[in-house]
Amino acid sequence: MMIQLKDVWRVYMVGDHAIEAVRGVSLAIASGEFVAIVGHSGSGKSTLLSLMGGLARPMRGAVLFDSANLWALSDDERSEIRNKKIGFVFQFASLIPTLDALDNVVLPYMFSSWERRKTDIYEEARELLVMVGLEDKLHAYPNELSGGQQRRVAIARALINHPAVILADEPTGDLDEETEADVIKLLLEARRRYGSALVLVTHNRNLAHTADRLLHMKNGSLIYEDLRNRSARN
Ligand SMILES: Nc1ncnc2c1ncn2[C@@H]1O[C@H](COP(=O)(O)OP(=O)(O)OP(=O)(O)O)[C@@H](O)[C@H]1O
Repeated sequence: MMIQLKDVWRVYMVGDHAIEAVRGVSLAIASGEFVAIVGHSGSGKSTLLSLMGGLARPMRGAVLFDSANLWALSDDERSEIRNKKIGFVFQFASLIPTLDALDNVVLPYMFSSWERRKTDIYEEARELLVMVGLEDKLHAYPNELSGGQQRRVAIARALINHPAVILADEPTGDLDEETEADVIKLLLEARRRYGSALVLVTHNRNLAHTADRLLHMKNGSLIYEDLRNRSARN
């Protein structure tokens, strides 16, 4: 299993009030798997994704990545896994405003210690931006791009290190239907290209039903898993 959560809890303190955002969730994501997570607003989906990606620390329980307990590692080791193995696509693109599209895409590579040469990496970033349909925006800054275009840059950025897993939190949140379909196509294309697992938080039921597996969150708990597509694939 690539990612395993074992009885994971995450609690936020607001004043003296404890909000149990994720309450004892256990799950496993296999390599190459496409998993969709659905549930009402506030049910804990984003928190669960942050836990899977080692961005949020569980108060209780363990998060394993390739059998390594993420929170037993040093900060550097955990960052290395995040940068090399995980591609994050969040609802707000969070691009660096002072870098153009190409430099934004290359950024995660700069934070990792791979040995590909810099000239190659810019060529690859360019190819990724072509793949997401932004060949004429290579040198555009984020404020010169539409929301959908920024999202596509963020997807290219998430792919630069050929991630073992892509964690996408409502990547199509505020996009029109056509752009939404494009973004999903890109994520699935990336999954095919790199053999990445794809974990997608979405409010789009149709899209969710195309996944191998559907997880339902309610009040911080996983209430059920829909496995019907899985048998079709195996
Ligand atoms: N940083 C935080 N501080 C305090 N409470 C938080 C924080 N982040 C999330 N929460 C609370 O934890 C609960 C779960 O939030 P989370 O964002 O994980 O839900 P969600 O299912 O992703 O919601 P949405 O679909 O609206 O994005 C909510 O009650 C939320 O208010």
